[in-house]
Amino acid sequence: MSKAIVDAVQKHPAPEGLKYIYGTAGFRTKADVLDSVLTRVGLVAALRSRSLKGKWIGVMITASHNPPEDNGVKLVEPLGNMLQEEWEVLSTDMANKANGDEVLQYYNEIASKYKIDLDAPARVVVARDTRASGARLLGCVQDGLKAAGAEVKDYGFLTTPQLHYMVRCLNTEGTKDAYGTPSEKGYYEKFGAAFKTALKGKRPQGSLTIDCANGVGGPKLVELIKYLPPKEEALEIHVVNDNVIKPESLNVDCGADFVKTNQRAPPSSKTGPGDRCCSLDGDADRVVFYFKDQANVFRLLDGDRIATLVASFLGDQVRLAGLADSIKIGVVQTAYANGAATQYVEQHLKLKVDCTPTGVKHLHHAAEKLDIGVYFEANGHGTVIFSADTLDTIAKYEPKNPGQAEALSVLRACIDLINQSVGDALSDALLVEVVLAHKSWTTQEWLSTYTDLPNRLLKVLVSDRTIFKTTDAERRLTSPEGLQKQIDVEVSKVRQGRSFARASGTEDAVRVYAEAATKAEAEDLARKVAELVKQAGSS
Ligand SMILES: CC(=O)N[C@H]1[C@@H](OP(=O)(O)O)O[C@H](CO)[C@@H](O)[C@@H]1O
Repeated sequence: MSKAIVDAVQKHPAPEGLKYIYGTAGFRTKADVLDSVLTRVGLVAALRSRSLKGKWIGVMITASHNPPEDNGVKLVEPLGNMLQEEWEVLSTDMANKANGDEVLQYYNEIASKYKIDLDAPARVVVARDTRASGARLLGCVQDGLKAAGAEVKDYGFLTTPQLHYMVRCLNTEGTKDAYGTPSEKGYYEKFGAAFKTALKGKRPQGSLTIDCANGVGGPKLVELIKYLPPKEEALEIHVVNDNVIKPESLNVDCGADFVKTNQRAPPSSKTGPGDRCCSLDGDADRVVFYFKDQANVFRLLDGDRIATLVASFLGDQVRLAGLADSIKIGVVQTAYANGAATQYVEQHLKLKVDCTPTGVKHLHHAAEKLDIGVYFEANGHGTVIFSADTLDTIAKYEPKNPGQAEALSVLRACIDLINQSVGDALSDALLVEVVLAHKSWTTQEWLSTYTDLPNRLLKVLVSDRTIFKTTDAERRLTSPEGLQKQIDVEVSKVRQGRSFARASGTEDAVRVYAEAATKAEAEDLARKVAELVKQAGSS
């Protein structure tokens, strides 16, 4: 095995001078320099699986929101969660080893540090999105996996959440926690059936147009639709931007990132006032909803809105089922959540809100501590997870009357409809439809639950983003010295002001967020803080 590892690594030499970081979600950068990292990632994945005595680990080749010429890789733990932080550090170190001998030495060091039996089986599931570089990068991962003697299951093209689903299914097969059949068909059957049950014969108003960002979500959605109840009985879905023949059209003038960042519908959109739309990102792990109101003004219903909608619905069902005393719901957000959303959850829904650093892995871990944890990033990444005790309570509870029985059965169907391994745009979109159908709400009614504070997100290019260090779930800077005080002064000058700056974990930049009572104040605050960041970054 040692020679094979050295050979595989030498086949994909590391570019000189580049430093790779396992960031907010995996490694991401220009696709043309990723080969060496991917081979090393294959080795780390094999080690991780062996450290868990042959449990399946996932490797997904994707970079959800960057341009098509970028790419990246995410590693998936046995239950479909993101890679553990400890292993992110190991991956980073491995990714930055220069040559075959160094890599082999580090491989053996990890094995001895974690007492890994190198003869234990290593099992790894791989898949990719539709970026042109995916095939080549997958080859690099395979070289690493093969050299390490891993058993590999290649699912070809999948959405990121489908890959997470497969990993969870494979590791729970035949146990009491069996999550589903580890095949694409199994995925469609599970979520299709749950959608039908959860609707309980109710129908969402109007149709739903789904923009697939010209990414892998397009063909997968088309397939999923075949497993949904017929449109005459349930939901009519229009699929748009599902061209995967031209990988370079990925995310171009469409997709969740375009819609959220530009606060407008894709220019190709043909929908009229009131029509409900949503956009997926390139690997279908996030979704945002939107519509044009009667005055033809674009209205966004982002991850914060999905979280509040779903939390309020699940709260109602838990209450109606008679379980309010034994099951508590909480919402997990990041600092990018709109202040109005946080206030709505705390004061109107009377639920607890936790704030974590950016990245679904952080939200997921915080949500795991709750009975029902609803977690979403403002940009639409997120899901709901139910603790083992909560699942048990809901499974065993004997309803006392037909009302309780009805709510209980809705809750059970929602558990099946929600991808519990990771945020899943397809499953989330169906969940939103179920909630709107039950509430008999239009998007306008959903929107009118609260009013967002005007906000602005800016990106500042600096020479070294690593000097920007934060605390308090990234809401305050501890370095560079004195910068936070300057930001505080600017924030205090505007009404309902809030602003923070943090280094991006996916791009070479510092992100600045600001919100305030009016659009002008929010814009002004963002600009001033960005200027402060720029100065601090260049001194
Ligand atoms: C403000 C923002 O949208 N940040 C995004 C972005 O992370 P950054 O670390 O901010 O680059 O990419 C992440 C991965 O897709 C996503 O989880 C996160 O929400």
